Amino acid sequence: MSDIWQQLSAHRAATEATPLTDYFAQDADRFARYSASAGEMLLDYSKTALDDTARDLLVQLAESVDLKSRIAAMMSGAKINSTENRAVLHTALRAPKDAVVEVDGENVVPGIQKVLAQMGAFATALREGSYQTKTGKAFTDVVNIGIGGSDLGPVMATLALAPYHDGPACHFVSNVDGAHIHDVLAGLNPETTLVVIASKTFTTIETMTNAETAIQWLKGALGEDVSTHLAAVSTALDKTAAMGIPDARVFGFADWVGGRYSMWGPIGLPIMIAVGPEAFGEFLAGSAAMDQHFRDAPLMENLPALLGLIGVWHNNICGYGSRAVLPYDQRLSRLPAYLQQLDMESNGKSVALDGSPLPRASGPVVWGEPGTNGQHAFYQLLHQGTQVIPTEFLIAATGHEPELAHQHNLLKANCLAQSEALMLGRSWDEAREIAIARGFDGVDADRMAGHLSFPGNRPSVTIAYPKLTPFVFGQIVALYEHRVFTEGVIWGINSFDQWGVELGKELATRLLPMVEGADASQKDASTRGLLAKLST
Ligand SMILES: O=P(O)(O)OC[C@H]1O[C@](O)(CO)[C@@H](O)[C@@H]1O
Repeated sequence: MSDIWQQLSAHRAATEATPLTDYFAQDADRFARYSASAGEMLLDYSKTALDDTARDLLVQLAESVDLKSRIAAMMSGAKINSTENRAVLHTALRAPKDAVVEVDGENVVPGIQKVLAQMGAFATALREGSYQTKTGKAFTDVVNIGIGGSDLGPVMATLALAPYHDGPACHFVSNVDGAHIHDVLAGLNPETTLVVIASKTFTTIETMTNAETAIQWLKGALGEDVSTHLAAVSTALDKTAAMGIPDARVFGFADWVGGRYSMWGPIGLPIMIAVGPEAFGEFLAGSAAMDQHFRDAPLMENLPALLGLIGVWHNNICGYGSRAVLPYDQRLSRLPAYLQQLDMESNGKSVALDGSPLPRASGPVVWGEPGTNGQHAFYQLLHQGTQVIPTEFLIAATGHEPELAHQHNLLKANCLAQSEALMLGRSWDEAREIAIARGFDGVDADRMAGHLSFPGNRPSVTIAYPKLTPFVFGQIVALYEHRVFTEGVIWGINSFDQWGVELGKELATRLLPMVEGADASQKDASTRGLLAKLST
């Protein structure tokens, strides 16, 4: 395997100076040969510096770590989350009803389907108004209280699926900052609001604190018994009962569903309430189709595997330490934030499975904003900055607004223009001509040419799909989940734990009394100084 890494690095050194445009000039079929499809979704990676040799070596890399067996192990319920001794089975949440997936000898699919049916019955009753408020009205609003994996997915999905949203309005509170819950509840009527408390562990301080605030808000309007207005989603059913949430409205899941992989099950309840069980089912079907593709498609045609290998190429071989995700789809505006948890909490690790230090970089910084907004903000750096940042564009062939087709055409033109500009750049000579046309001459034209030229050769991939339907949205999210898995397997890390979030939580618990006035003399000078400055 180390030999493959060396060959990749040597090949990169030998080809680094080749302009991307040369690859197209030398190969009329480059687009066809450097793109792959899963159903109607296309991944175009022809605007990267991969050539046949590099791609073959990357595929060999995936084979050398036995990626296909690792996929099979994950999907069949092996305990691949070795630091927590857990299976990793978000794929089972969306598996066909008749699938058999065993954990410790027990098929978990019937249990998943049972909870899904319970969610469906509850969501339907709420949407139809047959499940009613304490005062006998229909619920108009749902407030989901959760954070991280118990928030980011449902927030992203309810925005993504807005054209299908025909249920009660959904709102989300995550931050422990009281401003968040204050501002969300300020616009709502407690008499017609359902509060869903979503926490895998039911111990997360932000969620427990916000839940208590919301319960007090309900009690202020409805009296002591507010249980009709509460539902919970958790693996810790003892703790939901202790909070006074009736079992009938508690939707459980198992510890083999990671928080950031959980919106396919009960954590997706607000999504189901918003769009209904049928559209939620299509969302699951889209992700299941991507699971099947990931498991069955050869690596050369496998979208998640290819996306992962391209990530490894950019990160480890080209040395690009970040990647920008740029959805030209306003309804995917929270995809970058979702991917920050999915990718960076999964692959932001420094040690291998055996605890030894990694020999090379793992997860890159992931960030982004929807196009075209980003164009008017940070694209300057993408085009002319000193760092190369590989970009990932997402774009639909059609929008949901036929009457605004012209705007969708503008969106598409902008998306294609950006990947083209990043690749082509603009030479110094061309830039000088432009400067002259703008009235500069002599040394002024030379000076301006530096400012007006673009280095080009900046790699991008484009993910194109017909329309952002629930099915396609499910495909997109599963594509990214499996990309993260692919990269994690290549780096030899556990992508399913998150020990790095512990220390800050522990210190916050110890700091709270000091914020409230207790002795802080044992703290460092900076922390003491800040405590003094922030004291009220
Ligand atoms: O669903 P819970 O248990 O409240 O956890 C919320 C989030 O907190 C984390 O554990 C990180 O602090 C995430 O992994 C998780 O999604």
